Amino acid sequence: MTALNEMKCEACQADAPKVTEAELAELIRMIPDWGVEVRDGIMQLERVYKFKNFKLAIAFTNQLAELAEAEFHHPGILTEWGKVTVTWWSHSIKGLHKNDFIMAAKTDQLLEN
Ligand SMILES: C[C@H](O)[C@H](O)[C@H]1CNC2=NC(N)=NC(=O)C2=N1
Repeated sequence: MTALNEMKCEACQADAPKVTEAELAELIRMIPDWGVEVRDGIMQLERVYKFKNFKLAIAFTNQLAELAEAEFHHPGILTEWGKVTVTWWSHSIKGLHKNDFIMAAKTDQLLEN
């Protein structure tokens, strides 16, 4: 099976299906460092990345911005001194799509470069 971080996002359609509970259970195991949050009824994937300082946090943020533009799928990002909180969900369906798991895996891959 293709690894999540090798997959490409599909275009965000308003009628795209949210992941089922079974798909969620399978996909979340592939991104073990990510948690599931629910905010205003919207399920989201979230991970906090730690860095030595603000400059490294900003550099990671900029890399993530490039990735989001390349896939045209965009995260929530909170960049602080030594910390970047990344949140993925699909605005168009107000919930989680497989795209969000792909992007979480690709986000982790940024640290490997
Ligand atoms: C108009 C709409 O915002 C765009 O089609 C894209 C942009 N990036 C996106 N990013 C995310 N996370 N979800 C979306 O639904 C989404 N839609």
